[in-house]
Amino acid sequence: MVPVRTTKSLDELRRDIDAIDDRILELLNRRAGLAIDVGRVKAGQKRDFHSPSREREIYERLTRANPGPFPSEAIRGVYREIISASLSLEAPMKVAFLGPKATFTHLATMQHFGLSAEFVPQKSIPAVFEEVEKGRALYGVVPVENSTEGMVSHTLDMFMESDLKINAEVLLEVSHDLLSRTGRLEDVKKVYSHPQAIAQCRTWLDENLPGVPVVDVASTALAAQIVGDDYTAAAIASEFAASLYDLKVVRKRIEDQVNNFTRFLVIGKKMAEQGGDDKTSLMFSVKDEPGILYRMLEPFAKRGVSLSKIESRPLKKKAWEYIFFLDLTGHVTDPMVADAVQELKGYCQFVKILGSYPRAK
Ligand SMILES: O=C(O)C(=O)C[C@]1(C(=O)O)C=C[C@@H](O)C=C1
Repeated sequence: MVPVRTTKSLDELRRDIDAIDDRILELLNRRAGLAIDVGRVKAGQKRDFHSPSREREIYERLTRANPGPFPSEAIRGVYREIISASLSLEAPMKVAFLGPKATFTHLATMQHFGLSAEFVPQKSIPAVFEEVEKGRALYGVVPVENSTEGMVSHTLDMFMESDLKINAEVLLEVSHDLLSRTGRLEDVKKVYSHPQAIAQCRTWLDENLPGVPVVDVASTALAAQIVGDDYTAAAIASEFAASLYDLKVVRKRIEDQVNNFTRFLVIGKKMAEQGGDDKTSLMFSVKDEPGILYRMLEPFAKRGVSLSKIESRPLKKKAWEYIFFLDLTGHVTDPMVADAVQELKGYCQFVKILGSYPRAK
């Protein structure tokens, strides 16, 4: 128990909180009014309404200035919603994501943009790219990598054809629940989920539901939808899916491995501005010759640019030729990174910068 340091009663303390909330509300509305004015100025100057670099500046300034005891980690979440709501007053922002509603991509999208953006579910990763390319959505969000299952090759392949840029990455801890209409384990005669989620819960399923058929479907959210109409089935999906599709949680956190993270990419038409703690993703292809990969990496090594990932994908047009995807620390406008990329271009058939964006914390 925290020692009591006040002589006020509970009622008095709550009255004090009410008075502060009234002031916060008044200030929120004054802030919203200013955001509307900012929106008018921007419209007059034909500038983008959404300004991620300004948002970052606000988060960082407030976190630095926070004297406590309000937790600094909470500032980002609170301000993300304030800014998301303010932006919706300037201009509605559409974000396409790999749906249906309640997928982990949907959760990552809400985590990144706040709840006041307009979220548009898409049936496939190519459909998310198309929404952004055609300008029907300002941004798109797609999964790219899971810490236990590896890369989402579909997303990497899209960058071969698309010129969209990676604007941000979002890291989300993926935790699976078993959901059903009744909430009772003994009623479960069939389980539905996405193959990756099923793989991540294999041991739990074998131990707790031996012999029960497990059916692959296109997403964890679709599994939750299906189970909404079937009292004898259960879905492996997020807790958020339970609230959205009116299901009960049979068991929480049934994944075999804790620390299961998925990385998502936010894609848009423009390159993100430099932010101070950025990373860059690029892809390149090379002729198949001895020592070529070593030479590819040398421009970065000799300038001290650290590489955090290298992936290869087959070039579909030609057998046994590969495209490499590289993640490195720094923004493409940093002189060291720019020089290394320039040198790389000298050895490659092609090099494409997929984006420079803030490193997820
Ligand atoms: O400063 C701006 O450019 C604004 O539009 C205001 C504001 C905010 O609420 O602070 C809202 C949205 C932008 O993405 C960044 C900041």
